[in-house]
Amino acid sequence: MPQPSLEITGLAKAYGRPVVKDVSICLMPGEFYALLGPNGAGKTTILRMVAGLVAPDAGRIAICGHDTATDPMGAKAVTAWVSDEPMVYDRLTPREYLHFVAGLWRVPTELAARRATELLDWLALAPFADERCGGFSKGMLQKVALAGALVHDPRLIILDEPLTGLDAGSARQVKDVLAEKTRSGVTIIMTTHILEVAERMAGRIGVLSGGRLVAEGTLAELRARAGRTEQTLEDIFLELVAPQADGPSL
Ligand SMILES: Nc1ncnc2c1ncn2[C@@H]1O[C@H](COP(=O)(O)OP(=O)(O)OP(=O)(O)O)[C@@H](O)[C@H]1O
Repeated sequence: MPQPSLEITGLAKAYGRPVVKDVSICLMPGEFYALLGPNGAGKTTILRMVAGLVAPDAGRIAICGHDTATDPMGAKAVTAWVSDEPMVYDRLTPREYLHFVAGLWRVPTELAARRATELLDWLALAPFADERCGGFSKGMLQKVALAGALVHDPRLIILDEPLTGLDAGSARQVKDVLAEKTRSGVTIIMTTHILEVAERMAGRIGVLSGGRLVAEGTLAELRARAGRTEQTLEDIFLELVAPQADGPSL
C-alpha cells in the first residue's frame, strides 16, 4: 500500500477550551480534500498544526512519513502552506519573490527559474512578472503567494480559503493549477466556505463541527449517509452542523 501523504491521528488542541477534538484524517497521493465547517469549527487550527505553525496538545501528524513533531524539517520540506492573508514582499517583483523563496528551499537556480516561469504563466502573472508587488491587488498577491508556495514542488499543499477575494478568472486559474497538481500525485487539503468549490474540486469532503469531524466521504457517500440522494451539499452540510448533531457546543 502506498504511503499516505498526510496522516492525522487523534489530533487535539485547546485554547482555554477544546477547539479541535480527536480528529483523524488520512490522505493518499493525488487526493483533493476539502474541510468544511461553520465559523470557529477549528478548520484553520487543524491546518496550522499540519503546517507546523501551532503545536498540537495531543495526536500525531505525519506528512509523507515525516512526523511533524520529531522531523519537522523533513515534513516542511515536502509541504506548501498558503494562508488567506498573503505575505509577499512589496518591493520585490513576482519573479524576484519566486527566486528568493526557491533560494530558501535550495532549489537549483535553473530549475527554480523554469518553475517560476511555468507558475507565472499558469496563474496569468507573466505580464506582471517584473513589476513590484507593492502595487498589486489582493487577488494578484494571493496568486503570487500560491506560486511561491509551489516553487519547491511540494507533495502536500495546505490551503486556507484559497479562492477568497479572487475574481472568476483568477479563481479558474488557481483551480486549474490545483487540479493539474493533483493529477501529478500532489495531495491538497483546503478549507473553504464555498460549498460549490468543495463539491466541484474535492474528491473527499470532511465536515467539522465544534472541533470534531462529524462526517467524511465523497459527495455521494455523504448523500447516502444523509439518506436522500437528491440533497445538495448545502442541505447535507446544514444538517450535519445543526446544533442537534453536535450538542450544545455550537
Ligand atoms: N491563537 C488563538 N488563541 C485563542 N483562541 C484561538 C486561537 N486560534 C483560534 N482560536 C479559537 O479556536 C476556535 C477555532 O478557530 P479556527 O480559526 O480554527 O476556526 P475556523 O473553523 O477556521 O473558523 P473560520 O471559518 O471562521 O475561519 C475559535 O473559537 C477561535 O476563536
